[in-house]
Amino acid sequence: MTAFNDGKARDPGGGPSDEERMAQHSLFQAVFDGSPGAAVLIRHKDGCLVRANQGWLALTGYSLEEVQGRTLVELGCWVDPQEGQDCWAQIGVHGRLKAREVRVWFKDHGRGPRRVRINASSLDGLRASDGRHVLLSMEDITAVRDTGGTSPSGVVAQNLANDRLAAQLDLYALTEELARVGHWSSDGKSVYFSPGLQKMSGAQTPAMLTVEEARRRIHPEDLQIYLEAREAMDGRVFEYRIMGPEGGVSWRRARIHRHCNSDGSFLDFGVILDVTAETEAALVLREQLAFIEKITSHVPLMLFLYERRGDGTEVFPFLSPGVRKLFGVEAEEARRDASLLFNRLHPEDRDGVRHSMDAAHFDGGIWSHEFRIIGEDGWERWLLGHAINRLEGDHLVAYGSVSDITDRKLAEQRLQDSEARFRSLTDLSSDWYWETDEQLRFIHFVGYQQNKILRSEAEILGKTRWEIGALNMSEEDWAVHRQVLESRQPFRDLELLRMGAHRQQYWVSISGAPIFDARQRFRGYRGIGRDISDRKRAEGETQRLAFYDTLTGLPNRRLLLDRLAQAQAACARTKRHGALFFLDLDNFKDLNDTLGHDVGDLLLKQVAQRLLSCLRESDTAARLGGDEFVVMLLELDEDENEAAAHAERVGEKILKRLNAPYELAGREHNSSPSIGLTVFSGGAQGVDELLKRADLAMYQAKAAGRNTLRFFDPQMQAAVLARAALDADMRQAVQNQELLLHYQPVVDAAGGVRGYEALLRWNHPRRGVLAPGSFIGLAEQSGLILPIGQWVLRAACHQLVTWSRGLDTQGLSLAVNVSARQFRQRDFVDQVLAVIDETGVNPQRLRLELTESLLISEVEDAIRKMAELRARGVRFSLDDFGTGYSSLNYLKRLPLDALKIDRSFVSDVLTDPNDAVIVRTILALAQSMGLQTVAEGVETEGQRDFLRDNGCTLFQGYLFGRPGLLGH
Ligand SMILES: Nc1nc2c(ncn2[C@@H]2O[C@H](COP(=O)(O)O[C@H]3[C@@H](O)[C@H](n4cnc5c(=O)[nH]c(N)nc54)O[C@@H]3COP(=O)(O)O)[C@@H](O)[C@H]2O)c(=O)[nH]1
Repeated sequence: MTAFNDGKARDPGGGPSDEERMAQHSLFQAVFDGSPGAAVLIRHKDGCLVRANQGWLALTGYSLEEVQGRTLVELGCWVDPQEGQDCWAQIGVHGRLKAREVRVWFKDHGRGPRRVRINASSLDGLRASDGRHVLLSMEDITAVRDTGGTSPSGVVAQNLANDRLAAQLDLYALTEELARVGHWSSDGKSVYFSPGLQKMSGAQTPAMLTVEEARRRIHPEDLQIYLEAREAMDGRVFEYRIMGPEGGVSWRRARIHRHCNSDGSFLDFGVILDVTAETEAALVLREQLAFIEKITSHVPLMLFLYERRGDGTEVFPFLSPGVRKLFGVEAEEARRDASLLFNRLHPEDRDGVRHSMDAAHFDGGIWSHEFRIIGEDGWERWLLGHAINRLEGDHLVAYGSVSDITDRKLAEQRLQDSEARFRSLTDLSSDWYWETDEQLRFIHFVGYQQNKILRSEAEILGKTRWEIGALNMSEEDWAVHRQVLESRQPFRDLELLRMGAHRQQYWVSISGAPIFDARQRFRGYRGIGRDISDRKRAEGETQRLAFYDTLTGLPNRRLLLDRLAQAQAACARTKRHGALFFLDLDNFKDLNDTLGHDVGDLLLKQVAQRLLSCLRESDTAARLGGDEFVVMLLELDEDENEAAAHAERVGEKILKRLNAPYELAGREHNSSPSIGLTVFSGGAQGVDELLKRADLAMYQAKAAGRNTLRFFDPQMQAAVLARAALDADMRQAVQNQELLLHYQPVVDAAGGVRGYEALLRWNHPRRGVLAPGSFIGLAEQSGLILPIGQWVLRAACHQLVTWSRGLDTQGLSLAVNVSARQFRQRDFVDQVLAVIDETGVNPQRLRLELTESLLISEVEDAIRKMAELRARGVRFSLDDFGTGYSSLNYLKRLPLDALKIDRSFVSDVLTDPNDAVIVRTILALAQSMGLQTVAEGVETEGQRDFLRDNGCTLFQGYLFGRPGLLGH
């Protein structure tokens, strides 16, 4: 019999410490005590037993205390040398032995040897101590051998084969490492740290610590939690912090169990999980949530995590506090009951939200939807939801946010309303809206189609205004417009003439203003356009009426003056000359009087056309009115003589062309003009002055016999100026009592004074007494003859009244000259009668002298007026008889009293037989008509005698007395 001994002495210095043994024992028991029938021990390589499980103790009859630290030999445990030959050697050398059956004698030798099947394996992987361990398992097969049967615990023995056990222990260690779990076990005094826990606690952590050492590692703030769990021993899971050797903190999640041994002892062990990463992540998450809560507390924003499970259950595992603001629901409540949020959805939007959530899977998992909710207060609010959806199995998980966009939606709505209003306005009006980008290319045209602008939108979009072009804009004009745009200035009423699709022209007016964004960056232009074709047409018509003669279409006086002013300015610039023609048609009045105004108008139109045919583009032909035309030539030579010669050639051409026969209403008509011409340069003379000069020259042409051309004559101008001055002075004459009457006696054949002729004089303040020949014509033209005639009539009547009071003079008559303009006044008769009544004169003493030419134009009217006055006793003489038509037809119808034989006949009556015949004829005529005759200008006795001998009754002339003041 061989002692069951490896034959080696125990090495007291290198043997396991108590703590080691305790730890190994704890592990051993934790792992193997649960295997009934298995007898297992661990032996140190030095032969000392370090651990034995309950099965082994039961098999051998030892107590744990007896076996620990002792070798099997010391325990008196023998193995039959026959059977156990080299058995131990194998165990000692290799730590491996496969199912050897040996007889063993244990403590209770009385029971005889036990037959056991023994297995051994190395326990290097256990690393529970610094030495090499051997695990021995023994199966009691005594009964089996004795009876020849099979061991009921054979299977267990197989399972607990040393190799497998070692593998399990290795696996366990590895699992701990990988899972970052570990465990400790403690008997209340010392604590064994498993390899996993050691690794978790730091590389230098020993396997065995005292309880105090182990507890010092627990964070002071968490010690209480730990102790409570340790005390309660109720299997609770709890967490606490461990302070690392280098000051860090790590988190542990633990569960503690107590194992009670059969001998009443116990073993506590805890399974430890390192949850540092998880806990720190949770802390970070908590901080982040706090941050989210903080930043969203003032913003209508909610973050959420949503899950829809396979059974349709919906939950919000996470909701940020913003849910309160948006939905009026507390986050906690909504987390418990998702329907609280879904119920808030606007009924019209519910399906849409659901649909968009489902559809999000097909959109890369992105959900984005605008929807309405009905808030707590009953008001609609607009929300915008964004989420990333993910399917996890049959779970739909969505992470996202919901924000309040009510303000934006309202603003959009207002904008839409505004745009709709704007669109309806542009639809109703002819205006359109346009917009360009930063490069000034059109990007919008609204209301454009309604307008009759016939370009298509496609033709315009993407182009600049100048690329589209306008008929009235030159390159320079566009450059000016572009300058305005480039300086970002607004512009108004840019008027463009464009060509439509059907080649009809139209006018548009464009106004615009630059667009700047919130950061004041230029974004383009926007504005309106308007079709102003109608306005332009109306303006053109107005302009035509204002500046053109409606009959001939030529420029009128206003436009002529304007062009003349421009021409003068141009001449001043270019140093060149211009010329101005004043044309008046000869005898035009006769045409009007004989053939009527319509025919006169025909002539004027044809004259206008002929004038234009004589001129260049730059020249102007204008009609001032009546038969007066003006022609303006421009760009003549710088040399005045050359310019005058050129103008004369044009004048001759006009003269010739206007002299050609006209066809007027089927009749041939001949007409000629009188043309005045003046040459000008610069602005030395005003436009009125230039016109006057041409006008004067035209009068010169008239005076020269008409149908001719005359240049302006400065002498004539002086006369005109004098005339103008005289006219101005004459206007003061009546008021300043500068008028007076001279009286020339009218005598009978015996030389007795029968009366006088009142002859007007003007005692001019500077020029002395003026005869009527120097001012009556002007007074006729200006109309001043009317007040002057009134004054003469009144003065003459007063004189007659004076005479009526003298015996010598009461039989005198007084002749007063009446001008044509005076007589043609509608109320002439009333005026005369009023003076008669006013002065109380005897009308029979008053003799009004009328000229033939005065009577001839409106005979009937003259007869009526004369008859009315004649009825009151007023007498009439026909002045200058013989110089006019002297038609007997009207002569016999006029209520005349006397004929005055013109001085021109009288003066030559003795020398010119024709005049003598005329005088005799007049005298015979007067006699036959019962009229008196007054011979004017009798200067010699011979003349008087001839006249008297031929029947003349009254005489007037220097022979009897010059006109003068009475009493002289
Ligand atoms: N409407 C009015 N016309 C008037 C008025 N007063 C005059 N007149 C017209 O002016 C004409 C010129 O008048 P006047 O210069 O006064 O000349 C008159 C005589 O001085 C002149 N005369 C008279 N006798 C002689 C003479 O022997 N020789 C000569 N060379 N001249 C003489 O004749 C003029 C009178 O002419 P008449 O009137 O035809 O009798 C004058 O012709 C008037 O028409 C007025 O108040 N209103």
